[in-house]
Amino acid sequence: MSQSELLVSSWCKNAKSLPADYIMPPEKRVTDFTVSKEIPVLDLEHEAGPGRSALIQQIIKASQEFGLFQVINHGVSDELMHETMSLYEEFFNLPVDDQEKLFSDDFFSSVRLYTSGYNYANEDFHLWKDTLKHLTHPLEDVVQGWPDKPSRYREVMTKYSVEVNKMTTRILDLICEGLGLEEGFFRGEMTKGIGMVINNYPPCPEPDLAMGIHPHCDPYILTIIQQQVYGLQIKKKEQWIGVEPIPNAFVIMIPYQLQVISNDKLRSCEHRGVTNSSTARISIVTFCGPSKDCEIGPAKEHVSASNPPRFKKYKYLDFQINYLHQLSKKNLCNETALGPYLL
Ligand SMILES: O=C(O)CCC(=O)C(=O)O
Ligand SMILES: [Fe+2]
Repeated sequence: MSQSELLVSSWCKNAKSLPADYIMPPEKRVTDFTVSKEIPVLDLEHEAGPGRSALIQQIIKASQEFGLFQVINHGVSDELMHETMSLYEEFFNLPVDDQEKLFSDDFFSSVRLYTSGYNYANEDFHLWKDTLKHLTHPLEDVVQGWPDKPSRYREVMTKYSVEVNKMTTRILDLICEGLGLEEGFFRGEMTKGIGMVINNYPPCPEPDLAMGIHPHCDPYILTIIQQQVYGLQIKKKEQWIGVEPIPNAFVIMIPYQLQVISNDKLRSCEHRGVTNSSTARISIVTFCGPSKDCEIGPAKEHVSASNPPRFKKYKYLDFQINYLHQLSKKNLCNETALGPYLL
């Protein structure tokens, strides 16, 4: 069997039930949750003008309470968002032969198509998803490695990553101001590791027994998600709540590095992906993280005699290595990802 024949999308159309190795043990299954209307939807149009400081406060409050918010009027056009979603619908329907050459087991590979989680061969239970991952920065160095099918792939992705990165910079500047950090704190080495993770969750015959993506927090500085079908859930006060897809909005998520830099003021968002039986779901995830050698630790503005540092300083590469190690031991949670750096 070729590796790409492992892709869920390549065999699931005829599946009437879940193969045994896709059935989650009862404690890992999706149980009760509510789709929440309380997750803030923030209007980035207020960035310039008298509403700026209110917007910044809303961003910080949402990042403390939920570790997540949605944004509208963000400057990325509806057409481009739509064009990018249809590009990926086509990509995940390409013949298996076209996908074979993109398959890779190497987590650090600059382009990688894979199925399920971090390490398929080592998993007790597989996830109901296929994923394409690649870097988008520096564009001129990485474009040549991107998929060349559908034929417009590189053109559309170049436009999308430029526009999404502009929005990301604006949001990080607002967070910077809200946290009282020096101007430009998140520019430069803090945000050089930029790329995409595109997840495809095909319709699943038994969604109650399956999992799309296990609960986790992201390792980056900021995560930006485009979704149009429901399936993303976040954990708040031990309750799972669903994030409602809003047309043309982006979901903005707080990962571990912002929790550390803010010395626990912002919380990293624990989230998971669930499946459904009727509609394929694609999530287009842009991640923005530090360069490998970047040093991370609580910012001086968030440390004082009455608020001592809660984390040691570390090099981002060390964090990534520990994160992967924990992922492969299947026990990733806040304690294990941040554990080695807790003071
Ligand atoms: O599918 C989603 O909405 C979330 C995906 C995700 O959490 C990830 O790729 O890290
Ligand atoms: Fe994630």
